[in-house]
Amino acid sequence: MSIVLKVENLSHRYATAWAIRDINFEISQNGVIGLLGSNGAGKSTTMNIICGVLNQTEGEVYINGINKREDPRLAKKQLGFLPQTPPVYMDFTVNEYLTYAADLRFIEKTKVKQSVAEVMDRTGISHFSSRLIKNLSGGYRQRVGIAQAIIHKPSIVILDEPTTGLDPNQIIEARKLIKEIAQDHTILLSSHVLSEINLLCRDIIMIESGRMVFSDSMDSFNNYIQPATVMMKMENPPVESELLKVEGVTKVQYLTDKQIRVWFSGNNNITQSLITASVQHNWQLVEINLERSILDDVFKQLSQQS
Ligand SMILES: Nc1ncnc2c1ncn2[C@@H]1O[C@H](COP(=O)(O)OP(=O)(O)OP(=O)(O)O)[C@@H](O)[C@H]1O
Repeated sequence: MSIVLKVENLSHRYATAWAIRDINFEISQNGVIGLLGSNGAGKSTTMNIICGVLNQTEGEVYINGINKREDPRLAKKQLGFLPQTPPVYMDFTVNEYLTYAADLRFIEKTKVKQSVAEVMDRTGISHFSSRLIKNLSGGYRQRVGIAQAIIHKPSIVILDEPTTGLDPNQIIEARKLIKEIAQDHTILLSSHVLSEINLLCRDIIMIESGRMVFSDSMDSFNNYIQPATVMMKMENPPVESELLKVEGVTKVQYLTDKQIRVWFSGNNNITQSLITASVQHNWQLVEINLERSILDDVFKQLSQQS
């Protein structure tokens, strides 16, 4: 399987402080790969270097085997980039802007019209082709941003926090589009939201304080992260002291009068124990879910191990 993106010993220093240190990973097939990290972890720095917006202090980036430092123009031809803020011109129409993007990407003059039409179709914006970008909703502006990133059919597409700032419906639509595009492109997508990466990504690369702390499949990540809390909804919830009597329960938090989160340790069958106790004492349990550790805990756990 050919390697689309290879990042080797990548480090970057702004002025005096290192933003990332010794990042290594390879990506080799279509699908969405998540770059996860808390704010300031180094995601944008890594992506900006991969895309050629920033030159690294140390290390190498290869796109389809082409060293970005040695042949930046050829390397950049093979990738598309959507930075955190879509690089769109508000006073252009969608059609004008994408025609301009096609030109920047050196698409042959005779093929520009067709490329623009195809990419508008692909991203579901054909009906807005003559609309000014400033008159589009955030979700559609993001689609235009994605369209410019794929207009030249790159093998890898880099999306920096693509759903930030969108409303819940727009987020669902954007995720759907990203999944569609991932069928014939490799996508590297950054986020500080674990659930987003979980929903979209096949593999996950996690960085914290500029260091890579995890790189594997989403499945291994989920197996690795042990559940630490249980969320329950009960029609007739007990008082705290009753819940603390259930084997393994260490802490109780009442979120509403019916919704309760409990912390536990040392009981691998915690849900079964809670269900049994609920039946015995008529707590009328209607919902129960194991919750994975919150992201801050995961970062702490992984950073300490690396
Ligand atoms: N231009 C800059 N000059 C100096 N330091 C910078 C610059 N850009 C980023 N940094 C620092 O580098 C570190 C990594 O920042 P980066 O923006 O890559 O993180 P991030 O994971 O993308 O965070 P966010 O999700 O908040 O964008 C942070 O400590 C940040 O303050």
